[in-house]
Amino acid sequence: MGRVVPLPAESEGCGAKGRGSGEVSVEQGVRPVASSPLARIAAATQRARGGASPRPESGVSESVSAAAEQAVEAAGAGAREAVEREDSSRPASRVPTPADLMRFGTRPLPAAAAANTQGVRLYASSVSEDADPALGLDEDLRLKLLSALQGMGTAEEESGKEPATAEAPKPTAPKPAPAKPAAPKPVAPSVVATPKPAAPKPAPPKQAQPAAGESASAPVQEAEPQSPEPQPAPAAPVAVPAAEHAKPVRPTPALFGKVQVAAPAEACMPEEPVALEELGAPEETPAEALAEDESACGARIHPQQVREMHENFAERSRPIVLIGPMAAGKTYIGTHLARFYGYEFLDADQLIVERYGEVSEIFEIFGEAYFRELERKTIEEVLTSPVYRNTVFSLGGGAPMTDSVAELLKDECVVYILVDADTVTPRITGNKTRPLLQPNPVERWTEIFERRRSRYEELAHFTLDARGGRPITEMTAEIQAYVTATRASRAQRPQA
Ligand SMILES: Nc1ncnc2c1ncn2[C@@H]1O[C@H](COP(=O)(O)OP(=O)(O)O)[C@@H](O)[C@H]1O
Ligand SMILES: O=C(O)C1=C[C@@H](OP(=O)(O)O)[C@@H](O)[C@H](O)C1
Ligand SMILES: [Mg+2]
Repeated sequence: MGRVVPLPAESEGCGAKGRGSGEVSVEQGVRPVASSPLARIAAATQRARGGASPRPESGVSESVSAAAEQAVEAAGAGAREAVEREDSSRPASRVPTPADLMRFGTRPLPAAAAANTQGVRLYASSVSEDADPALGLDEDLRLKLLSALQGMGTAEEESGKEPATAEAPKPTAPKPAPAKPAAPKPVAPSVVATPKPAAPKPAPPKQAQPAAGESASAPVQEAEPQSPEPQPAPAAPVAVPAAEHAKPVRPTPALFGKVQVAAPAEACMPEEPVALEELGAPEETPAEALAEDESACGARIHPQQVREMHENFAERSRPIVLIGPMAAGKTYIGTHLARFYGYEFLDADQLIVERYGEVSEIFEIFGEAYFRELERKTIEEVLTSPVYRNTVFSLGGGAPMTDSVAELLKDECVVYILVDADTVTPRITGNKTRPLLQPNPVERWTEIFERRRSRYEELAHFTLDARGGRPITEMTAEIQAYVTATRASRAQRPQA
């Protein structure tokens, strides 16, 4: 038996306050798991939306839907608190940053890409043997990056002005700073640029960057304590022409964690780290600023371009959603697809179990309508979160029957796992984990599948024929080929 599903009365430690009236409430059983993906999604989504979640009204609604809504909100709030309290090492903001996209680690690409010009080195996800477009850089994006990178500034410089969020790009290419010296500070300022240009260190490239939100409150770079002496701001934003003596530096935001730049040690770098706020607000438009930078120091990538590429990249990397009847293998295939091709994996039922308890118990105690509401909310959170992009997301077999879920799926990369009764019979016979299949699993399965089939077909962007229990490697390769082709064709479409 799993843990018990929500029961009445005051909740404990779930972050929901001021509710509970003796009626059936779902709060008590809501146990946010600080490190759970859903907890992180809830926290990140909320932050990305830039505000506190709307709190449910006091009192307990009698409607299933409202109760479920409260439960989900409560868990989200609790999770946010738990995340903040228990895992301070996790970046505060989870708006996808280059650092987010680096979380699979990096490794050099094979020869062709590594042997690039002007000190530019490309890195690919460690989980793929090839520079797979679906995983990161496709050819088009790589070419764009390379052309933009010719003669760009150092990664340290870039890191100092990494856009904090996709929707709120920071002012860039600031004008010459006022002569006002920086106030002495005992520690590095919150957004700090670079180490000294002299005496280049042989330090290896860093593999992880703080997430965007972190940079607003925590020192980006702690290795080099700053001089308490006031330091003059640099005369102008800098760009570094390519030079012969390159040293590896941190990945830049431009590269989404997939590319590293071997930049020259010397050039127009500021003497000392300078807080961005000390540089003054830019008065030109980004385009003017870019032109100015280019004429001053040679071509460089502009944060506006960075953001646009980032957005395009994120758009092409939307989750791969698996749908299909019970026991089709959505969870099984999804797990392997993610493992083989380097995606993250999420399963809607697993998220529900982690958060609320066993599916069969939810059905038994609260009924199917209640489960569907939890399911809908869970799926919506994942699909609307900016965090999850290169993710495989398997749904429960009944999820697409909820109209609002079906509506959401229209915008996603939906893969339908097609099976027949013969294929699933050995998987469901004697298995009690799916309440809807009791007491005659095969009969029930057939009946339910017939009802749902047309919905699956309508939503499918790609249908994987999984009848007869094909080898897992073959099935996952087929899905991956579809995803790769789709993303490649999207990449070739002219940008709006
Ligand atoms: N292609 C397959 N080959 C072997 N076993 C499979 C295959 N697909 C699914 N299974 C097994 O069948 C059971 C149900 O699969 P699951 O992935 O949970 O289905 P779903 O998520 O679609 O309900 C699991 O025990 C799983 O390991
Ligand atoms: O088809 C359904 O209605 C259901 C499918 C199950 O998931 P799987 O499809 O992963 O078995 C689970 O969500 C629940 O038992 C209801
Ligand atoms: Mg499943």
